[in-house]
Amino acid sequence: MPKVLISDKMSPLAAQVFRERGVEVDEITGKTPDELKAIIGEYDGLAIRSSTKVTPDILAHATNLKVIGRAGIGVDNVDIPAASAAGVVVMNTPFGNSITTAEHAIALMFALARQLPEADASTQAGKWEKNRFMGVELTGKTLGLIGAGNIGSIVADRAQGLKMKVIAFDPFLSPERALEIGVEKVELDQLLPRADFITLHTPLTDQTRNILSAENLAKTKKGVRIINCARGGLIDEAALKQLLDSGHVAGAALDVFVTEPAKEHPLFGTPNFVATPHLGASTNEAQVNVALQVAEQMADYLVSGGVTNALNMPSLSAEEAPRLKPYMALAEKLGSLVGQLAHGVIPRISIHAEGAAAELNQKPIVSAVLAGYLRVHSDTVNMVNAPYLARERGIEVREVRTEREGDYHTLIRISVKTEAGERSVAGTLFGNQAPRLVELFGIKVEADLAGHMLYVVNDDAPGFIGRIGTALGEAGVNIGTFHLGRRAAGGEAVLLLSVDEPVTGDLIAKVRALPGVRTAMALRF
Ligand SMILES: NC(=O)c1ccc[n+]([C@@H]2O[C@H](COP(=O)([O-])OP(=O)(O)OC[C@H]3O[C@@H](n4cnc5c(N)ncnc54)[C@H](O)[C@@H]3O)[C@@H](O)[C@H]2O)c1
Ligand SMILES: O=C(O)CC[C@@H](O)C(=O)O
Repeated sequence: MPKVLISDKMSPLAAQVFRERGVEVDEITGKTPDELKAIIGEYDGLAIRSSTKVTPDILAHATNLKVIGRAGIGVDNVDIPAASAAGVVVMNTPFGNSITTAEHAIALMFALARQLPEADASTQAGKWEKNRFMGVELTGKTLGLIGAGNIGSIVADRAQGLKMKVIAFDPFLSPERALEIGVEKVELDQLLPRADFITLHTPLTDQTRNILSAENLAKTKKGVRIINCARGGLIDEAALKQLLDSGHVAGAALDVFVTEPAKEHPLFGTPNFVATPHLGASTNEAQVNVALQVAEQMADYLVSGGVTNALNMPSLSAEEAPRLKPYMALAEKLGSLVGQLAHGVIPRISIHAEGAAAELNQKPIVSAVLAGYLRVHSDTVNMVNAPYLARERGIEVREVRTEREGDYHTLIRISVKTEAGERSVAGTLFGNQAPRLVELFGIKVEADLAGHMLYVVNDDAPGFIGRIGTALGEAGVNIGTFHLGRRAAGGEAVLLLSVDEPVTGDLIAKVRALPGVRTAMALRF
């Protein structure tokens, strides 16, 4: 039974879903990195929010880990390249808390417009300062969105309901989408001087870090109010403080900070500054959504191989998974065969799906081929890290699809560019389930690639089969299956034998010494 650790505070529904799906679960929150390192080796899955930091050091101790699930959107607390290299799928829940976070941005916009936190503190302190708190209306004001993805577009919708004019800077926003969500797409330099309110909704990347730098903040309209419910690091906090103090910025509300938890900060106590402790996603509804979603996704992966919302692996729905499973087994076996037979560096690998195989999601098939191929050289390769490792080794991966059927109703062919030229192997599924090799380097040969095998290339000549049978018999090796193919009568022939024991070096030497043998080697599947 797979076992998951929930290491951050999460709705109890997550644990309930895991148990219902046959996954054992421990909820242990608040561990230090060293404490987490001591226990992480026991788990197949790790469910987190933002407190747990999944570093390369933690991953090095996570010897059984297969999946990390983030109950939320941002995965900046997970080292994704390190997880990919370790073969661990990283998934998030991209929509479950979007509405809640958009609502928090709108709430902070109101808080700034009417100075609600300060008015509240003053009133409850018995001051009744009616003349101190003069606000601004939102109606008719221009809202500048930086980032118009899931959350930004919900903010735009709500702001339009408040009769605001919404302009957006987002290099990846298409003109059609801008029209659909009713925003005017602008450049950042146009947004800064026009917006009465600016709200940020981008991830923190090399391009967005400090997007509201001192220089850009200086270009904003005097009296602008700024909201950040996305990520700390998007705004230069020191420059913001200066502009709040000078009155150029009329108000700023931050839910997120460069360093979190932010228990002390130069901005704290600044007039017209509002702070919340990363509460964007903190509603009952959002927490139920993300907890249910993360548990379902992780259980799908651990129990049936379905992959949803993974950031480092192609998606594979729980419905697709059973259909793709035999194809992935075939792809992995063919990849392994190529890896075992090919010598030297392979600069290119082409994966050709024909007939029924061409109608399927190719990404998992490609990952399985690469995993089979690369696992020959390393036991730690899996479908998650194989594409990453192939890229690292400079292997070009090509995909070809032909929906028309050839000799078989479904076929996967793998061709590799080797020093000796282009070589290919092909396989099909018998009864839509059982992987079978059908072609090996241009020779038709049908074989089940399983267990210990002996591969022989020989001259097609009378008496050869008898000689090889005798050689194996004398070595005490029992033959399980026997598959033959030849290029032409009297020409090059191949023989694939499955045997009950590992094929030893002595046996290979004995076979190679037989008359007519061109090459012989052991294979393992
Ligand atoms: N405060 C919270 O608790 C909370 C909750 C949920 C999400 N978030 C954060 O909110 C942010 C947005 O989430 P989302 O779900 O809308 O993400 P999203 O991926 O749907 O949208 C992000 C948008 O940013 C745009 N973008 C990327 N680079 C850009 C750039 N250089 N300039 C301008 N725009 C750029 C993208 O094109 C995309 O449209 C994320 O950082 C997420 O982690 C915070
Ligand atoms: O889990 C949280 O409370 C914050 C989540 C938020 O930052 C996110 O990116 O989804």
